[in-house]
Amino acid sequence: METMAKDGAAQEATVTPNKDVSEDKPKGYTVIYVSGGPGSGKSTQCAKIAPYFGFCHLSVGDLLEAEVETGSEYGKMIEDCKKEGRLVPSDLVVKLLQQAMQRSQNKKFVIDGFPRNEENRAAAESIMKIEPDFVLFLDCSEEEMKRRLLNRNQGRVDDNINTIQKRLKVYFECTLPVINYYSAKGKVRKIDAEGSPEEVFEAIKDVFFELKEKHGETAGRP
Ligand SMILES: Nc1ncnc2c1ncn2[C@@H]1O[C@H](COP(=O)(O)OP(=O)(O)O)[C@@H](O)[C@H]1O
Ligand SMILES: O=c1ccn([C@@H]2O[C@H](COP(=O)(O)OP(=O)(O)O)[C@@H](O)[C@H]2O)c(=O)[nH]1
Ligand SMILES: [Mg+2]
Repeated sequence: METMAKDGAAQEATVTPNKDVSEDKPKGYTVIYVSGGPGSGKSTQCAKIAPYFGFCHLSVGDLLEAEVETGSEYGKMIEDCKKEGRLVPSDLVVKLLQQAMQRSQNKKFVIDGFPRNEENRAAAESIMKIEPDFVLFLDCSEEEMKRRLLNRNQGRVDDNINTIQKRLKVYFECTLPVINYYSAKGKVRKIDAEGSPEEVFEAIKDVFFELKEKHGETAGRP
């Protein structure tokens, strides 16, 4: 998996904001948002997509965690949000994402767990001038998401039933409307995320081969 830490030294690639609003996003960039509920498998699938298709995997949850570890003035606020399943203000999240993109030598990004609400989406559009090529939506039942989170065993402070309920509420009330927004623009690629990680990745591959074909990189799935 390509991470911010691994490619952090490179500074050449810059996310130059476009003056021309007719442009989708900074030239030459490919941005895929990976969305879905907590436990739907976003991070698991991004870790497969990144090496297979040559993308940089940026997890906003991980970027926030890294910010806490730097001893940042925002550390306590970020930790409180995570514990309570609340969303961190968009300006901070977008700043961290923008820095990570600028530090990457890659121009192809899978952005894991963002945008989480309408404010996130609007901030990415207006500040970073990012418009995703598509939104990969991992569609999973609430029952299965809860089961996975309660078995995640990564020592996360937010993987307890109380916080999980709050995160699910945020997902249904704030994140799903963003998915619907992109759906109305024909940008959502919905994947059945109930199967095994391998089965889900097979379905995702089709979507990425379609993208490569569109970019003239290949004749499609081999
Ligand atoms: N398709 C799947 N089937 C069963 N378990 C899965 C699947 N995808 C992910 N998991 C497991 O479920 C948990 C949540 O997955 P994760 O990728 O962290 O979800 P998210 O990033 O969407 O919160 C992890 O323990 C992961 O190993
Ligand atoms: O765009 C984002 C992404 C994450 N978070 C915060 O980080 C937590 C964990 O996010 P992560 O994506 O790691 O959780 P996952 O969905 O993978 O379980 C969330 O509950 C939020 O508090 C946020 O505020 N904005
Ligand atoms: Mg995750």
